[in-house]
Amino acid sequence: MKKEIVDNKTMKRTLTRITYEIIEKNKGDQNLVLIGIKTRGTFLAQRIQNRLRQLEDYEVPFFELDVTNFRDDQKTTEGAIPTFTDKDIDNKNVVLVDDVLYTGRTIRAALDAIMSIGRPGKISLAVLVDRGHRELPIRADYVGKNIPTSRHEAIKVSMAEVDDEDGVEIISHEEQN
Ligand SMILES: O=P(O)(O)OC[C@H]1O[C@H](OP(=O)(O)OP(=O)(O)O)[C@H](O)[C@@H]1O
Ligand SMILES: O=c1cc[nH]c(=O)[nH]1
Repeated sequence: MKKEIVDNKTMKRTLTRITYEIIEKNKGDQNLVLIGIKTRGTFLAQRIQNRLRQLEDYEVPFFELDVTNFRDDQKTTEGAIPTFTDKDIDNKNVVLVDDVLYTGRTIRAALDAIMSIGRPGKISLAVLVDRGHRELPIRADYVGKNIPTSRHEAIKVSMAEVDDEDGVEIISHEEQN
C-alpha cells in the first residue's frame, strides 16, 4: 500500500524552512556552496539556491555530484566527471543536499568524492527525509522530515523536475518487487 506522507504544498514549505535554517546558521557567510547529490538531491539543492536568492538576495554557487565512483557497493570505476574543481570548494562552507538519508553510505561516498577534489572548510548535510537505519556514524544538520520506517519499506521521493509532481510516499516491500 502506498502512503503519502508529504504532498506538494508541504514539500514547498519544508524546503522553505530548510532554507531559513541554512540562512540562520550561516548568516553573512560569503563562502557557502551547495552541492546536490544526483539525481533528486540536485533538484533539491537548486530549489534551495533559488529560495536563498528570493528570500535573502543570497547568491550561493551550486554544483552537482555523482557519487558512483565512490560507492562501496559496486565494483565499476566508470562514473561521472566531477562538475567542480578544488577552487570551487577549498576552504568553503559546503552544504551537501540529498533526498533520502538511510544507511548513510551515499553520504560517505559523497564525502570521499568531495575530499578527492578539494578541502572544504566545513561540510554540513541537508536531507528532505531521514528514514533512519544508519549503518555509518552520519547525521544530517538540516532535516525536512523524519519518517520512521521499517527496512521492508522504501521512501519514494518525487520531484516535478523528473517525476509527475512533488511528493514523498512510503512504499511497502510488495510494491518494490
Ligand atoms: O543512505 P543510503 O542508504 O545511501 O540511501 C540514500 C540514497 O539512496 C537513494 O539513492 P539511490 O541510490 O536509490 O538512487 P536515486 O538517487 O537514483 O534514487 C537516495 O537518493 C539517496 O541518495
Ligand atoms: O527508502 C529509500 C532508501 C534509500 N533511498 C531511497 O530513495 N529510498
